[in-house]
Amino acid sequence: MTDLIRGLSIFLVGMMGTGKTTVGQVLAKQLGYRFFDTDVLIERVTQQSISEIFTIQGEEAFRDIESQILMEVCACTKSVIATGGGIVLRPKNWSYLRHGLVIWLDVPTNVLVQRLLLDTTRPLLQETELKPKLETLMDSRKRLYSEADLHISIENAQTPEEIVAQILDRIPLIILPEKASYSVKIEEN
Ligand SMILES: Nc1ncnc2c1ncn2[C@@H]1O[C@H](COP(=O)(O)OP(=O)(O)OP(=O)(O)O)[C@@H](O)[C@H]1O
Ligand SMILES: O=C(O)C1=C[C@@H](O)[C@@H](O)[C@H](O)C1
Ligand SMILES: [Mg+2]
Repeated sequence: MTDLIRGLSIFLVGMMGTGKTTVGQVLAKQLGYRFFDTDVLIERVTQQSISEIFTIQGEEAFRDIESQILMEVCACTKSVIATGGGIVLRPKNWSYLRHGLVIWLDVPTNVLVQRLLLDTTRPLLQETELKPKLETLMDSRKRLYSEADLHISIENAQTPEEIVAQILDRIPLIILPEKASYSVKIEEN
């Protein structure tokens, strides 16, 4: 598999709570790739939590930092990069995501509600009714997530390991016809 991907990085996109961070770590380990998480990198460079950035500087400032981090991390090869749920919003971010293979983790909203009910770390979900908020976000982002190279539909009971197996099964089907030129380009670097 790693031979087939030839150093290409993998970006995980999708709604909050779909498991980009959780699944990404397992995927990176299986591929022997490095793992990055844009949310973690943002907190590290700013020395602030995401909630603090939203409260003090606002969402647009957060999106600026997110784009900057993505620009830097997209230069890495042999990496799995878990992104923030809103990374797809800025058109410019797609030019960075296209450095690698973009995989959309898609989980039914009802499952996200169960997972995020007690969460206090995601500012967009605080002080609002969770299910309608998630539905509104999904409605406005679905078209963007669907720009990914690969769409992974996840059932409620699938473990991160099962999801990784599903991803690894599907990658050869898209990478051979569509990403051959990317693979060659990265090999030359
Ligand atoms: N396959 C799974 N089965 C059960 N629970 C899961 C699964 N994947 C993730 N979770 C749980 O769901 C919650 C959210 O997962 P995670 O933080 O990985 O999502 P995320 O997509 O990275 O969200 P964000 O966009 O906010 O960063 C965590 O509590 C995690 O343990
Ligand atoms: O979906 C979103 O807009 C967000 C998702 C999280 O990963 C964080 O990046 C932040 O809470 C915003
Ligand atoms: Mg995450």
